[in-house]
Amino acid sequence: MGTCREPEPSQNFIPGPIIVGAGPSGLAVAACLSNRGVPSVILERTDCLASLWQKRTYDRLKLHLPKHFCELPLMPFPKNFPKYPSKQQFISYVESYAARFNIKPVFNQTVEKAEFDDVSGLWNVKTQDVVYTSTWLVVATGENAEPVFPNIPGLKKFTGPVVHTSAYKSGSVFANRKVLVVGCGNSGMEVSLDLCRYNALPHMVVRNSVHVLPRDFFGLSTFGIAMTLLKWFPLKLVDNILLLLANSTLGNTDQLGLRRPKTGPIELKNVTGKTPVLDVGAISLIRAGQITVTQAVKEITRNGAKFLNGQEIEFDSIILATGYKSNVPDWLKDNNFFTKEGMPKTPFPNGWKGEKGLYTVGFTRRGLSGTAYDAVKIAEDITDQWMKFNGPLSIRNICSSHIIHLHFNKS
Ligand SMILES: Cc1cc2nc3c(=O)[nH]c(=O)nc-3n(C[C@H](O)[C@H](O)[C@H](O)COP(=O)(O)OP(=O)(O)OC[C@H]3O[C@@H](n4cnc5c(N)ncnc54)[C@H](O)[C@@H]3O)c2cc1C
Ligand SMILES: NC(=O)C1=CN([C@@H]2O[C@H](COP(=O)(O)OP(=O)(O)OC[C@H]3O[C@@H](n4cnc5c(N)ncnc54)[C@H](OP(=O)(O)O)[C@@H]3O)[C@@H](O)[C@H]2O)C=CC1
Ligand SMILES: O=C(O)C(=O)Cc1c[nH]c2ccccc12
Repeated sequence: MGTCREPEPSQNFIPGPIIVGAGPSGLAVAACLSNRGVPSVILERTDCLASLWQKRTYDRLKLHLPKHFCELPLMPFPKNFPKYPSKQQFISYVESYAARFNIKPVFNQTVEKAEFDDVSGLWNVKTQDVVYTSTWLVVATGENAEPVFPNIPGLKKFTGPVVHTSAYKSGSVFANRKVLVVGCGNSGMEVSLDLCRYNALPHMVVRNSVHVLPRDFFGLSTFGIAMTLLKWFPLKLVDNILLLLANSTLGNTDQLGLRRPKTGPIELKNVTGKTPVLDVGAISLIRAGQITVTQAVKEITRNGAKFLNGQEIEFDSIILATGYKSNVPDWLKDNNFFTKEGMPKTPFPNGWKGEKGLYTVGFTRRGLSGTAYDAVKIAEDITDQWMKFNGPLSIRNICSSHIIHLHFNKS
């Protein structure tokens, strides 16, 4: 024990920060640091960049915010990309981003434990193979690190396939099948829509209230309209305008079994993180009877579901569109900074910095624009510290420039 202890054989000291996760957030921090001359190491559990996008999303997925709201720092989307890039286009953007800033994550490294050592003043970050050590730890594992599997009574008895949306690719294997889709967020709505396009028969469970907004309004994105209005008007007024706009294009969604929450859509997103659904076609299919909206499930049976209203329906398959959760509590030890749900306790815009060299990126509940904000802040903050050790005013550099100076005087 003590400060002079020899490092273990598998210990690896990293001069710059350790970043956990090679999604858009981890890459954005690495790029902003690299731009300021600070090296970093990214540890990624899978074998690719942006694994959420590459491995855990369906084929038909597109960004549902216009591209300029989803841009990572220092590099815009290509001009020839459409307003709402496809998943493949987004992945190719992320890959060129990593190439442009020469970011090469260490793949197949699952962080199992990260702990601050008060004696050395350093973070020890343990993967299945190595302990990495650094002054700085950047948590970039995302709000969607693990799928949520709900505890629905009887679910284990169901004899057909049960898949989470993170494993759903397309409706092609569900043609003519009756499918229970549990959940009505953006995933539940878009998977139900995709199922219809493959001639499946989706029944979507709506157990609570939900805000649905049109993705666009007369050629303008609803999200863009909201952001512009928020510059001038108070939140509640903006929410009311969005609801007027939604009613005028989608009609009364209450009649379709989609009750609206009392709190407005943007206020609800800010307070609870619940994203409003941005409709890309599901509402008209609900109205046409192609997607059936059902009440909450009471229990799942061997071959179907019983609902709270007493109705019983047979199903061939179940798709869980029940969302995601952070995994930070599983691996980050003894910290006060995150809630037990793995989200920073300090809300946006101040949730990016913890104590003792701990940082978090992409936990703002504001999608990729939140990521860009955090990444710039983190890189500025770490660069300031890095310069004190390694920059022009560091002891090392003052000494070395002094030597050069003497050398010049002699000659
Ligand atoms: C279906 C879907 C669509 C979305 N669409 C949009 C959109 O249009 N616009 C928008 O702004 N946002 C969107 N989002 C939000 C999404 O959070 C962001 O797009 C983005 O992926 C967040 O990036 P991230 O790097 O924070 O997290 P992620 O993309 O989840 O990346 C985190 C990385 O960390 C890795 N990791 C996790 N745990 C560990 C560990 N213990 N050790 C090592 N590595 C680990 C993961 O493998 C992953 O590669 C969408 C989300 C989903 C699920
Ligand atoms: N095109 C795009 O850009 C897309 C973006 N996304 C984004 O990905 C993120 C995750 O979205 P999503 O996967 O939809 O997850 P969400 O967390 O947004 O939604 C989860 C849904 O599952 C319901 N649910 C959870 N547990 C149960 C249960 N036990 N029984 C019944 N219903 C349940 C929730 O209902 P309740 O509200 O009652 O808890 C809610 O309707 C969001 O930020 C979303 O915007 C997703 C898809 C497409
Ligand atoms: O798609 C997501 O998950 C997002 O978080 C994007 C997003 C950020 N803020 C919003 C407000 C309304 C709709 C979507 C988003």
